[in-house]
Amino acid sequence: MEAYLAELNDAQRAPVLQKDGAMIVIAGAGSGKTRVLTYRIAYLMSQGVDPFNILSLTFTNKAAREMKTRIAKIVGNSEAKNLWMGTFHSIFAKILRFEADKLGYPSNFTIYDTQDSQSVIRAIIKDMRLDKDVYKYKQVYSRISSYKNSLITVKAYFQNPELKEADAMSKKPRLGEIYQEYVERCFKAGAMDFDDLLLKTNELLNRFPEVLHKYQNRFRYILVDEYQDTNHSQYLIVKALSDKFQNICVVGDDAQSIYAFRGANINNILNFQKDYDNVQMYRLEQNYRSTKNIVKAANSIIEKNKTKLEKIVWTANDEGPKIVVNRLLTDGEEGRFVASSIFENRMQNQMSNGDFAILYRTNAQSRAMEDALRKKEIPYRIYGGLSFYQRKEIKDVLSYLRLLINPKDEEALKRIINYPARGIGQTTMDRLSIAGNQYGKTIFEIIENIDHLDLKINKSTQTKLNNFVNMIKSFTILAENADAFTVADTVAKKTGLVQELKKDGTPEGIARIENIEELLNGIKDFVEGQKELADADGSLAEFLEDVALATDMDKDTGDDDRVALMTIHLAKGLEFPYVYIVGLEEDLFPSGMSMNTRSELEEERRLFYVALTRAEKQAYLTYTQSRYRWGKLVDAEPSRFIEEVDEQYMDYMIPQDDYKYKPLIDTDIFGDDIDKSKLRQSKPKKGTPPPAHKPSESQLRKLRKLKPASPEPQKATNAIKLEVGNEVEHMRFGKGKVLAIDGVGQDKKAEIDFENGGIKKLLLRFAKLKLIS
Ligand SMILES: Nc1ncnc2c1ncn2[C@@H]1O[C@H](COP(=O)(O)OP(=O)(O)OP(=O)(O)O)[C@@H](O)[C@H]1O
Ligand SMILES: [Mg+2]
Repeated sequence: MEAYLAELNDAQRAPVLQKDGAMIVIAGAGSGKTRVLTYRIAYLMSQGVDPFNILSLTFTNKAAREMKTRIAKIVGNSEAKNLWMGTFHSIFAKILRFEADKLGYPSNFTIYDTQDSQSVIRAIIKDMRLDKDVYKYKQVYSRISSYKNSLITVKAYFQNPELKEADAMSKKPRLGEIYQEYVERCFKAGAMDFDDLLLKTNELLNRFPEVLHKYQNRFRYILVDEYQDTNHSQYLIVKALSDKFQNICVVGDDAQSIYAFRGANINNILNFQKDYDNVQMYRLEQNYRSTKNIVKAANSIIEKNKTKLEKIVWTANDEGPKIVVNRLLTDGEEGRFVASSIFENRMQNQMSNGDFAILYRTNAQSRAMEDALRKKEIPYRIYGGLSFYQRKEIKDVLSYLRLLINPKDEEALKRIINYPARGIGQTTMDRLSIAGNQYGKTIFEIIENIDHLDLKINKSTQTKLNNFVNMIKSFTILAENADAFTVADTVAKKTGLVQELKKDGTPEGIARIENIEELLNGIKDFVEGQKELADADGSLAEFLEDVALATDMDKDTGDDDRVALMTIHLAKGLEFPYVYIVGLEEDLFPSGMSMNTRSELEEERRLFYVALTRAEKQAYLTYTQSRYRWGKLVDAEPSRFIEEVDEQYMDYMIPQDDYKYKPLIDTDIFGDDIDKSKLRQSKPKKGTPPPAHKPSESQLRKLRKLKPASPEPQKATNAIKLEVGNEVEHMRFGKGKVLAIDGVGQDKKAEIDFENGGIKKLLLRFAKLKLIS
């Protein structure tokens, strides 16, 4: 047996060694599904399969690169770089470029990102004079996106009166027209949006049998990771391509299907056996990633879902520490707790920053974590949110680059035609737009012919427009021979972009210049990398494609050591020794928008399962008692998911209620480290269950604030009988005067004017106040 095959267990080896046919591997988290795909590819190559004939679809491009590196090591040659490996979007963008002319697109089509698409839609809503409060551009965008992912083209839309009716019901009777106009504008601009990359691939494979045959023959072996999260459009592409040879291997875990909201269809995995002949089904049961505690805790959660395939997951790994649960007063405290705990674990267990991940349900939660990490000087990196390529100055440079590659790209043109300022105003732009519509030309083409058209644009403005077009054309000529770096460097200098920022002179301006430098360095690296490849030359077009399709994970070069912050959705497939899952509160996680139906709630539960199963050594769960949401401080209840984890795997570290007004974690408010002894103190003492036990029913009720008949005992400072006019002291807001009191029992609130915090309304049940007079 080849040595690398010994790095698999028997169950994993079986699908690796089955060279031909259709197969599905269904298995729980951490059981080696991704490893099976990697080794299977290496095995196919060792059996003489040409890497050009293998197509492997992954969740991120980074995952693809890692798999390639691993395969290259196993197979021991450089052939691995010829594998077709990447996300659906990046692979099919590449194919669409080869075949673009068949669909009437230029091969240098632009890929519109979400921002571009939304800006086109906003313009359409404005041009159609629709009410922008009814036609919210983001909603319209996601509606159009879901049509595209279900393969409902504009034509199909108008043929199906039910769709129009549904849109009319949601007060958007003209959605179809927006859809149509949007598609036309993108086409005219030579642009495809993200969903088009899948939709147009389907169109290509359906309409051109010879193209379909070509790619069926090329991709004799197809492999798909995270199959549970493919949407309909992706499903059809895979089905079409694999139809001839049926050498298809998909791996997935129905318990980790978390993208239904974006059209992922769990039935793709459930129906796989019906889709192909003689499907072999494999199951893996041994988890190699996590401790026994984590594996068992995760099993105890997913058990609660009704819709699922029964699976066994076990591990031979150590028992490991229990899952720590902690309740904090506010998100600020939550951040400080997490930062201190990371600090402590790092010291005590000789870990690096990169061994820690903080996972949350929504991007907005990152801020409190960031503040706390910064105070402790713990380096971190945020994934998702506004990515590097979406920053203004970077998008400005990229817009020039996009325009010189594809002069039809209107979003790019509009962005930079007058930046830096060239005296080309809005009125001129409006005239150009109108002329464009009138003549059926792009704005760029109108400007090229401006001398022959009577557009009531004065001579000096015409000269400015001509200069602009000539500058772009000179870049285009340069790009014909020069590599991406040379072009980008020239653009940054010749357009005056950098000078403009230098003139600005503010710290923000300087940071922006640094970002542009960073971009140029990135392009240089890219060019060097591309030059090593057989079928690439480091051209600007290649770079732009790479940027357009970079997923958030892809920018992680992994060359420095940082704590990772990301939403759970992004964490899929990854693993970290220590994982902190924060904000485990009702309405936040599970999300308030996902509690209406069982299927939505089950998706949230799967998300929790994904989060917990990222942890190798230890997991922490935290929640707060009150949290700012939509600008208001609201009461938070512990998430039902905390309660759902089997108590024997949990270590409850809930601070005692009588911790007076100096809560445990606030010892850290001045940046001191918490020492272990203080943490110990915080664990429930006599009279309450030992930490390893779940709190009793009555405590649990209190935890969740279900409101049972018996009133809950008021504790500690909460028992203070406050009256209007009292002077009080608060840990953070300092001294204050009680202005008003309202509500009764649990809901009793006091309005207090604080020296350091201004007027605040505090829920007395939680407020840590000291009565002064
Ligand atoms: N046979 C094995 N021997 C040793 N380590 C293994 C083995 N199989 C898998 N692993 C390791 O276990 C971890 C989990 O494997 P992998 O990421 O492939 O699991 P997965 O099923 O894809 O997980 P997920 O569902 O989270 O995507 C990885 O670190 C992998 O290297
Ligand atoms: Mg995996």
